[in-house]
Amino acid sequence: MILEGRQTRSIARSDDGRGVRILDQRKLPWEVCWVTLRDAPGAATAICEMWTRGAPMIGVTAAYGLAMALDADPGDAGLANAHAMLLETRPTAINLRWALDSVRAAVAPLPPEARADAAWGRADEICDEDSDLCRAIGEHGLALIQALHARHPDRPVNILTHCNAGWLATVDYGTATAPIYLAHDAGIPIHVWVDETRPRNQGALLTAFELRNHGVPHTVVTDNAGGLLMMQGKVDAVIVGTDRVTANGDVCNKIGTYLKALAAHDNGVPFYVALPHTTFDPATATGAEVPIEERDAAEVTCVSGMGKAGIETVRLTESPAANPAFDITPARLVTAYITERGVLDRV
Ligand SMILES: CSC[C@H]1O[C@H](OP(=O)(O)O)[C@H](O)[C@@H]1O
Repeated sequence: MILEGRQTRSIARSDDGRGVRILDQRKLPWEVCWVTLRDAPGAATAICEMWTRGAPMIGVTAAYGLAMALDADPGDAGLANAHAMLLETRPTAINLRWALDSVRAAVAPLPPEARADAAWGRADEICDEDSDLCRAIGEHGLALIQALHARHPDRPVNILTHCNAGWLATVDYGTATAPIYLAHDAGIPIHVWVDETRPRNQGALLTAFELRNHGVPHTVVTDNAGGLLMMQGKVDAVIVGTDRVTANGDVCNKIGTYLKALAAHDNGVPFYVALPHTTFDPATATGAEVPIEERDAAEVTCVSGMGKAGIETVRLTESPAANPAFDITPARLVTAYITERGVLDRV
């Protein structure tokens, strides 16, 4: 997407071809900081500490991490240890397992000396495929936004989104944002309500950053405002991303998504979930079985922002805090799934 006026993807091989460049998303929007990952432990740290994040992006980064691991040790033990290390970085987004298993399947049958180059090749394919998948999600979602505009041609289409399921969470386009970008670029007047998305504020910090750079009108709101906006008729549709959709269509996504789905259902607002096939997990029957990542309580008790002395962190409370990072939206609350194969009323 557009970053500082230039077409940009969120990850790319380094100039020497054996590392990867990613944006350190912890510093956005205040600083556009590219970092180069040189080895598998570095990739694991970047995923764990959310330098890079978002289900598809986690998978792509891990795929390259496995390739870097095989540069160092292409033996069976090296492959197994790197796969395990990268897999345990974050438990919820299924794209991580999918990507690691895909690279392992491509290289395990090969002699060790052939594995690293094959892993880099498969990681490149996964990277390019992600961009193509998200573009296709955008094209199918565009039709939904065109239909919403046809119903209200006199005003912008109002979309509410939660967290960041944008191009920063993928290689390009995003999932939930792909239809928004394509609609904006097609000249459809669109406005986005951006949930700030406590506690890490991916919406206020990252989605708002993306939309500003692309020139998409938007308004940041507190996580608690969405229900009122829907009750007031100010939301035409909710579009969110997801970290895992289970066999029965339950949706695991950033904490707070379920509450938006309840409000949408209560107000007759369509609730769409955008996902590529790499986020679908048919091996898990229902959302109740999805591991919910519990992150550091300090993400709740503290907040970071740009102060007089640069990026600063301040404490909000001295009390204990809990920090489940995801929740489950039952399939019954999902209007449709926007996928690369089309808009589906069931996955
Ligand atoms: C396009 S998937 C984005 C998905 O990932 C986010 O989680 P996190 O920022 O913790 O990686 C969030 O759940 C988004 O919906």
